[in-house]
Amino acid sequence: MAIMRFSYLGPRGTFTQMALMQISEDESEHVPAIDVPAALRMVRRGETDFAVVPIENSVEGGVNATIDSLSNGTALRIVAEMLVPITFVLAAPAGTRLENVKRVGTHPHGWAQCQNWISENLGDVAHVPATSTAAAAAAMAEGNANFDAALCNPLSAEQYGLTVIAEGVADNPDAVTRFICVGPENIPLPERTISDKTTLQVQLPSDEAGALLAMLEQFATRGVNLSRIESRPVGDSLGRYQFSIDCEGHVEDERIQAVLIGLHRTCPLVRFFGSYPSATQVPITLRPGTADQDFAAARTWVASLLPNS
Ligand SMILES: O=C(O)C(=O)Cc1ccccc1
Repeated sequence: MAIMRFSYLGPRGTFTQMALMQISEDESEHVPAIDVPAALRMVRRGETDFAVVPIENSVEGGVNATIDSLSNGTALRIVAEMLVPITFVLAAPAGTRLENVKRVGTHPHGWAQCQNWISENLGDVAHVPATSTAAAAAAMAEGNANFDAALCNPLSAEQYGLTVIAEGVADNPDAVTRFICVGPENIPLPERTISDKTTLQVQLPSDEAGALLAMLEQFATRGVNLSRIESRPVGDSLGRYQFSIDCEGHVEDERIQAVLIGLHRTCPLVRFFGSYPSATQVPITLRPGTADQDFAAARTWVASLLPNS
C-alpha cells in the first residue's frame, strides 16, 4: 500500500501527534505543520493525504482555527475522530525551581485548561503564547525561550529532554480533546457503523425571525441529536453568523438525508464535511419512527396514493 502522509499541528510531541498515533504509528509518515490552517492547506494542495487537527475540547469548546479554516476554504472531508485525554506537566531546564517560574509558555488552549491550577499554585504568572505545547517545550530545550517553563504533555517534556517540575497540572483532571482526521473531498465515505457523526456548515436566511429555530427543527423533527453547535462569524459584515454542527448519524441514514434535504431547501448555504465513526461507538438510540425502514415504509405508502401506482 502507498505510504500515507499525515500533516498535523507540530512539532513532534503535540497532543495532536498523540491523536495521530492512534491511526498511524509510523512517524516517517508524520509531517509537522506550524498551525491548523497550514496542516489543512497541505491536504488542499495534495502535499499530504490527511491532516489531523484539534476540533473541540471539553473545557474550551470548539477550536475556532479548525472550524474557520474548514468553513472558509475549498471542500475537505472528515474521515475519523480521535479522543485524547489531556494531562499537562510543567517542564523546564534541570535546576529550575517552581517558585521561580514567572512566565509560562504554551498553546492558548493549554493555558485555558490550566489557568486555575496555575494561579492557585504559582500565583501571578504571565502566559507566553506558543504555536503548540510542544513548540514551547522545543523552544525551552533550544535555550531561546522567553519564558521559564513550558506547559506541555509528559511525552514532549521527555522528547525535548526537559525536567518535569510539576505533574498533574489541570483544572479538570478529566479534560479530553477531540481531534479529526481530514482528507480531500473525493475520499471514499467511511462505512456506516452503530454510531456515526456528521459534520455540517450551515448559513441561515438573513433577517428572518425564527430562522435559527427553523433550522434546528430540521434536526429535531427527525430525532437527530446534535453533539456540537458553534456560531462563527461569516466574516463579510457585522451580525452575519454561520453554524458549525456535528450531529449523530451517517449520511446513509434516511433521517440524516431528510435533515440535509430540509436544510438545503431552506438555508442559503449547507456544506457537508463528512460522516465518520464516533470515537466512543456508543450505539445511537433512535426515536420511534426515525429508522430507515420507517422512512421507506412511509415513502411506499405515499407512492401508493399516486394515480399510476
Ligand atoms: O499544542 C498542542 O499540543 C496541541 O496539539 C493543541 C492542543 C493544546 C492544548 C490542548 C489540546 C490540544
